[in-house]
Amino acid sequence: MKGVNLLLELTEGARADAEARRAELSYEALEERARAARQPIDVAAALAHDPGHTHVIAEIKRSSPSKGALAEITDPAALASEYAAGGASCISVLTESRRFGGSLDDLRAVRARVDVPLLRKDFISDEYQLLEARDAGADMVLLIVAVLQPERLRELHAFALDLGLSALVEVHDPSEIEHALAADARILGVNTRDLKTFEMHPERFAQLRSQIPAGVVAVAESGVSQLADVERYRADGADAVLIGEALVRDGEPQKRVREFGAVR
Ligand SMILES: O=P(O)(O)OC[C@@H](O)[C@@H](O)c1c[nH]c2ccccc12
Repeated sequence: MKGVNLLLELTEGARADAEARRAELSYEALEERARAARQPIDVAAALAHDPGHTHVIAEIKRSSPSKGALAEITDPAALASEYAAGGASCISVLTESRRFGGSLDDLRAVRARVDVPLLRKDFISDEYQLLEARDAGADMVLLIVAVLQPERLRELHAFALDLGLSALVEVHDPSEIEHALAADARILGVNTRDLKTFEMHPERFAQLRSQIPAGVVAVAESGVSQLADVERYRADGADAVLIGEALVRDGEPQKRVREFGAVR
């Protein structure tokens, strides 16, 4: 159960960090500012199935619990510009600081540089974090079904949409897909990394794909390192792929995003 505990630890850590920020800026003050911020882009539309192209969600991630340090990334906005120039449909910015080395400042810096839809990638369990996401310029937030009770998932999903944000709802198994769909998820991400063992199970995407209804965006997450991986997920029915490590480690991320996105 190590991985489940890790997910809970990450979620509790992220919540404690948000509580500390809340002591500086009240919920009410943040809500007022967030609702006055730039209107988010509809990411479900931006990621809708395109027969000629696989949408690439390109991630900015410095480190991870499974791999440790990945890349220094002193200028996240510069990396984001490379991703955007390569045609990324969305950019995922890790804002979790304890194990992934990210921050909301990274998200703000990226927002100031690119017009591409942005995902706030974090361990979200509270409305305050959704307000922060919109305030920092995100268009989409990550909601991980494994760490949220069904009712909480529904509430947070509804509040995200109320704020104009889209939600990437992350699932690992059939029952989590049911919870996600019951919460009215429009964008489903199948994480093929097992969070208990950190092992990759790329076959899991194909196994779960048939449960994702037409019209709901299907995202294959994790473990994409080469063109063949994108081709495989595409053949299995992915509308989009979410790629972190391979892109932050690549010397030519723009070229790599373009190459991956050209898969039909
Ligand atoms: O670096 P990879 O193997 O390409 O994986 C990217 C992404 O899927 C991964 O970072 C991820 C998937 N779900 C998450 C939830 C939280 C933090 C990170 C993640």
